[in-house]
Amino acid sequence: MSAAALSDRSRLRDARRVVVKIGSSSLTGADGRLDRDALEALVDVLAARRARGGQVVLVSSGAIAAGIGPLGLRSRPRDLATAQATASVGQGLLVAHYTRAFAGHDLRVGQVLLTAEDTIRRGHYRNAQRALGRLLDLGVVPVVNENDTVATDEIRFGDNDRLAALVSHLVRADAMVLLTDVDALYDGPPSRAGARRIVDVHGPADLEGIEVTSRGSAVGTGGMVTKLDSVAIATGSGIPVVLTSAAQAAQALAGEPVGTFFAATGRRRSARLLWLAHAARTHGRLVLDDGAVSAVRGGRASLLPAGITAVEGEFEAGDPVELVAADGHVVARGLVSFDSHELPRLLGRSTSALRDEHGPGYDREVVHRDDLVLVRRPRR
Ligand SMILES: Nc1ncnc2c1ncn2[C@@H]1O[C@H](COP(=O)(O)OP(=O)(O)O)[C@@H](O)[C@H]1O
Ligand SMILES: N[C@@H](CCC(=O)OP(=O)(O)O)C(=O)O
Repeated sequence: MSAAALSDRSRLRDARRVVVKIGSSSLTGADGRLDRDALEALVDVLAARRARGGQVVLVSSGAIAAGIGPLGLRSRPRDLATAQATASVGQGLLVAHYTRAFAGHDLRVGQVLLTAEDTIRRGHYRNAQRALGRLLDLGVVPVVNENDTVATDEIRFGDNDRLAALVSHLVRADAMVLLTDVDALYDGPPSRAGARRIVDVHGPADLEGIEVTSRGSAVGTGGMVTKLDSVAIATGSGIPVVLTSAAQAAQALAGEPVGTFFAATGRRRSARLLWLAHAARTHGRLVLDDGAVSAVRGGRASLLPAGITAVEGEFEAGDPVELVAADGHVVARGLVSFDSHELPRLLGRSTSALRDEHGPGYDREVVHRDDLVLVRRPRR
């Protein structure tokens, strides 16, 4: 597909299957509680899309917001256990509101609660894919949220931005729409006088110099940083994105020039590599010499024992690890093929010497190039 076609907002208008994510900031009033008018306004827009034959997956935050009132809390809880309990109370209420609002358009909803593992681990991923696919075939609108009540601090996304991108990949969405409380990405915090709206982004170079903060609204999580992470996951696997405010959802879905449009930059990748690039918690680090850094950056070489100068952390074969340069910056992430205790005696040695000394099996790559993803220099 040509670059022009990829950057075309008409992909939003013509998308057969679209994932729409709405953040807590767009679903809550000034008191931090659920704003039912905002929820119903969104449902009207999505129902209109369904009426024209499009399929919609809604990723909706708001469980915690919906639980605040019934539990008599003053504000959004910050400790994990109370947040989990509040989400447990709020999620049922949130879906009850969606069920009622969509029923007004003669549409059914299905609640889908996912953990990070469900979007990336092969068996779980297939399971979620099958369930979501069948819901869509049945004409249902899946309403997805993170399973906050069981997600622990270690494995939870916390924000729903990256979850939405992984769901977009999972359902092979044609486009994704991120709805938040600002109408677009700006070149700096939108509260700053003179901040300029970014209209189109064709690739990472267009984001150079843009200042984003992880400080969200009073109720949102992750601010613009997790939204740009989400955009990178989606566009990097071939899915264009529009980021705008909930008030402009209809125009965004119609392909009108609102918000910020992010063109697809890459092709669909395996869920495993997406997980490795964006979600996996690494278990250790391999320090590379300059030659190995260049070879790995070149994109076609595996990492061999000869290019490693040090091993940090404890891991087992198959675990995700970081590949770092001598100055400590992360060059890539990969699935390592040795246990950490096996590696020190192999470092700096050629594969032929290792085969002669330890036998066949020791002449293999430490990280195979198919199990490796490059990491861009962070922009934040
Ligand atoms: N460069 C930027 N452009 C637009 N918004 C930004 C930028 N940097 C930070 N933000 C902030 O990100 C916030 C949205 O993030 P968040 O509150 O997490 O929303 P949500 O609940 O929709 O996920 C906005 O309120 C805005 O103040
Ligand atoms: N899963 C949580 C949402 C967490 C959150 O705040 O996400 P977001 O509004 O997308 O930044 C909830 O439903 O309350």
